[in-house]
Amino acid sequence: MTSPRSPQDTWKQMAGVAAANLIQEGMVVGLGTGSTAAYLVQALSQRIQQGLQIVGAVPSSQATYDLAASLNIPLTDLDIHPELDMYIDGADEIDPQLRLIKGAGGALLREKILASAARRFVVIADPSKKVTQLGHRFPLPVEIVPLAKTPIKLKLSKLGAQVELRHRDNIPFITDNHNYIFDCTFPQGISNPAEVDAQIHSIVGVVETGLFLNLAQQVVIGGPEGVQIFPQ
Ligand SMILES: O=C[C@H](O)[C@H](O)[C@H](O)COP(=O)(O)O
Repeated sequence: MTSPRSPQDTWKQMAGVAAANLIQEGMVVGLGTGSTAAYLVQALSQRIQQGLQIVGAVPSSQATYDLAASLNIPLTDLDIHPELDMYIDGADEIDPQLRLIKGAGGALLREKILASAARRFVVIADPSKKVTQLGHRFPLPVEIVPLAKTPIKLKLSKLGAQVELRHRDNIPFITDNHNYIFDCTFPQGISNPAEVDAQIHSIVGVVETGLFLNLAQQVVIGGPEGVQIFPQ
């Protein structure tokens, strides 16, 4: 297992390990994307080596697929298992109502598909992800069809967002689904996530937003005082 490098990494690992311990025999599990989810994948692999038998795991990105395959986790997909027993993933922001911003790693679309296919969605994080209101710390990622980028940018700006096309290595970032991502900063934060989500979804060419509303059931936070699970 990767050695933690900072307290934050240790807390992410604690959350990942605690969530892996929620996985039971015979489950179909969705695996999230990102640094916290990577600890979950490693901990699940260890449990499987120790004898846990799951039916299979569905990865939410190519990166998670590659990691899980390299650790010999049995993999499946939504065509074979359209319903997941549990989906476990990190988040960029978590508000008190368990509403989330996700997508800093660019995997928001597949993540939301898996979260919505799951009977139970468990969020794993370190304490820095807890916020009182969404949108103050992280911009909201919005995945879009590339050819529509200019009209979509205009419409997002009219909703009050400062809109940046995500780049990696000086070229536009391309998602696993061959789309672009706009990172949208709302200077006052997002006080009405459902309304903002509906407005953005009404723009033709928008594929998905990083607002995860009414999806998460439980949060596992690793921190200096141990692991806290809410609600129990
Ligand atoms: O697209 C990326 C995902 O939404 C991640 O789950 C999220 O960005 C959290 O990642 P990390 O655990 O690395 O902070």
